Amino acid sequence: AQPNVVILATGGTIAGAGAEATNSATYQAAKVPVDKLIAGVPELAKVAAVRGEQVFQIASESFTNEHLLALGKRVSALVKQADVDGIVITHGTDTLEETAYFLNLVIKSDKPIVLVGSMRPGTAMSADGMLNLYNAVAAAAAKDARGKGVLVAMNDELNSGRDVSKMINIQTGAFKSPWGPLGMIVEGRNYWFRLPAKRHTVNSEFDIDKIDSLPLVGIAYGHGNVADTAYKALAASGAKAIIHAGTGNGSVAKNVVAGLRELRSQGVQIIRSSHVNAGGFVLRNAEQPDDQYDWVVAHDLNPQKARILATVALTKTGDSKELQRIFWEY
Ligand SMILES: NC(=O)CC[C@H](N)C(=O)O
Repeated sequence: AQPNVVILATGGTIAGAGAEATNSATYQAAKVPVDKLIAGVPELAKVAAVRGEQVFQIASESFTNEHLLALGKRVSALVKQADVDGIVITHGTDTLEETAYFLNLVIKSDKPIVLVGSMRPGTAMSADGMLNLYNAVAAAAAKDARGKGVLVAMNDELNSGRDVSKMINIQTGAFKSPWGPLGMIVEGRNYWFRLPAKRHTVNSEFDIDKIDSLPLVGIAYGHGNVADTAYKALAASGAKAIIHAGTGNGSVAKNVVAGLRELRSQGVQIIRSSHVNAGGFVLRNAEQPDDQYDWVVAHDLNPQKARILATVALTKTGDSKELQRIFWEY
């Protein structure tokens, strides 16, 4: 019998439509319903028995924590069903890396969960969504994709949902991991080269079935001439942790340090990450005395991924040492 793959559709450019075939960048996201997406790629029937569910129909920049919770709970329910072998999630590309990492942390299953999007709407010349969707379904249907954590299938690559990030907003090769892809998918077949070393899914201490709300975590950007205004405003709005999207090594401007120490003394977690373009690598006590200030470092997680991990981790602990352990392990 064919493997059963459920396609959970959430919107994005893969469900986008433009006025003309030349509209590769100006179009409306989240227009085409999931049944039409599936009907548009009849070849899907060759690799799996697919059925679709329209979970949301939104552009992914508008994803909230509530969307993450709802999607996560739906995925968790489906992977428990004996008649589901794999899940594909169609998603806008803007926050696809956040949702992929979230699910990688909280879904207790080794069944393949593959996120996919596109950089051009289906109405455009050289639209990339059809092949990406075919590859995602083929990947999710394959037994060899089990146990590798949540995956992202875009542009013939299979990347770890933990590492992958949208690196450019105008090319089909937009999704890259700083540490390289796990594999390739060519003509519907997976070719693996490496495995994730970080804890995920079945080996994660987090479980979506036990999470009913997510705390607020904010991000503030480091740059020249910066002040502590944004950090203070985030804390005042109820943020339990603030991700410092820092320059370089996650460095913190002289004018900001005192404000962050003050916020930490009030109980807000301060987590240093880096917004360097090719992927950061922030180490404890490099640039700032984290041990003395009781701050946490995000290591190689970019600011938006650090927000996801902090949000999930804070459902279990408010201890900065535990948070730091979690940032090393996931
Ligand atoms: N390529 C895309 O999917 C971007 C469209 C939209 N901004 C989104 O993320 O949903």
